[in-house]
Amino acid sequence: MKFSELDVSEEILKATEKMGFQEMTPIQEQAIPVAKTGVDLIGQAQTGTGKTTAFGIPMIEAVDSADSDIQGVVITPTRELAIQNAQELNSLGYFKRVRTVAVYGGQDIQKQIRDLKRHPAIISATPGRLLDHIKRRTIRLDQIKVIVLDEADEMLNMGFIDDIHEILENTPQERQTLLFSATMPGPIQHLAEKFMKDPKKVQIKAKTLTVSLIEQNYVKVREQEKFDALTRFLDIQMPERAIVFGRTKRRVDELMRALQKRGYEAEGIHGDLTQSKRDLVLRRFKQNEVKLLIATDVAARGLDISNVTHVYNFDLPQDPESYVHRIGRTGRAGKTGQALTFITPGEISHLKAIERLTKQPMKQVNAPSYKEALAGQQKVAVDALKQSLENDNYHDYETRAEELLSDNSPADIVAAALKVLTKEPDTTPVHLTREAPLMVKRSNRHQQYNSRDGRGRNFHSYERNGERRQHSGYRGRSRQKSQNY
Ligand SMILES: Nc1ncnc2c1ncn2[C@@H]1O[C@H](COP(=O)(O)OP(=O)(O)OP(=O)(O)O)[C@@H](O)[C@H]1O
Ligand SMILES: [Mg+2]
Repeated sequence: MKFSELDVSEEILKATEKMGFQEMTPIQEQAIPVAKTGVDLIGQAQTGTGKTTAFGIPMIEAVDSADSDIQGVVITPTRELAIQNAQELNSLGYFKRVRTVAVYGGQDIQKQIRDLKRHPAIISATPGRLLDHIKRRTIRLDQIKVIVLDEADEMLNMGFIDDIHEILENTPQERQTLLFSATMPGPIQHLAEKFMKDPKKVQIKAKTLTVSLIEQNYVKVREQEKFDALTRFLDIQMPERAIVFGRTKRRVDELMRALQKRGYEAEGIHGDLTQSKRDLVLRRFKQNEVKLLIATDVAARGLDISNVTHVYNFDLPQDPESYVHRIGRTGRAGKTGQALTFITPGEISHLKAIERLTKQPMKQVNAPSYKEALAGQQKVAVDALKQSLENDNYHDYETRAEELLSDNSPADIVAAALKVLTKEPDTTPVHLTREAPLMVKRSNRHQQYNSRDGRGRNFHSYERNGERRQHSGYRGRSRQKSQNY
């Protein structure tokens, strides 16, 4: 079904056309008409299938750009996602002149206050900073018509729920509430229904929770062999653009340094970096200036970066849902992708838990040997040589070649040239602090494994650095946890 078959304004149709969209995705086709009637809605569809536009269109249609109040708010767990959602909403609202401003921690609050004085109709925010603005009275939510919780299950996890409740208390009772995510564990959905009015559910049924275009493999490795295995996979698979997920901030820093030491272009992103550094790293990754992004779960949800070809789970995620979101950074909008997960001997049961949730068995692969990695890199050199022959651009070198040929056999010369060209698998020693395997602690509420402290479902607290401390109901716990991300 095309967007033009929807009952929406001309301006929205012009916007979708400008964005290059023709056919709607299933979640758009099914959720937009329902949300347009003004009812509360829980939308669930696989990663990378256009949920942003599915809530963006009804939200933009619901607001009046002539009205100077804030009428719509989208809440997300991370700053990068708040920025990205604002961009997409601004594209969709372009012809209707519906403006969205991003409001998130780590950015100069005075700048945000100046932006807010220009009366945006919609705010795309992280919870902590939004609450700051509410307290400073620089944002009022009393005229809100629509509120969206993007990555709803994450927003309702323990680490965020207090903030969400506080935000909701500042919005009118008669607001429309929309929840979207690729995952929606039963207990969380149950919790959500308490602050929604008779929500309709739009769930795009698929055989598996994960996108079938993503090839999912795992490799069994001992902790101390992980890093060599990773670099060998990189040498063989040669990803155009890849994200490597590590469990903690320290892990991400160490991995980045270790990869750089072995000659890979890698940049890290996590919650302890300044926002300007986070912005810079993401920009360099998007612009293809660096091929490897090393990340904590701060990059697991929602980020839409085109052509991420590979996702490596160097460490297992804390819960199976995070796995779904992490690997969903590849295989978006109909593209294919590859995911590889490293499992240490003590972690096999987690693999099973993930497979139960995704309903998709993973295929076991072996870590490449040094020889295989070398063969992979040699192939790169051979291909480069062949390309040069094809380009016919080596004639300035012929005199040197003749000189070499007078003393050596052609095969010897080519072999030597290939050796020089090949980036041989590097075995430079690196330091990685040992990570303990994930502990199993099954909750009987749902089939997941829990965080190491066994206090219940894991709550990611990666967004909260510096911005949540003033107003948290989970001070002790989440702050303690946030030190890991
Ligand atoms: N109808 C469409 N036709 C073509 N491309 C689309 C369409 N709708 C959205 N897209 C593109 O698909 C990509 C993924 O969309 P989006 O980020 O909204 O996915 P998502 O479902 O929110 O994923 P996630 O669960 O990871 O957050 C984006 O680049 C978006 O521009
Ligand atoms: Mg999304």
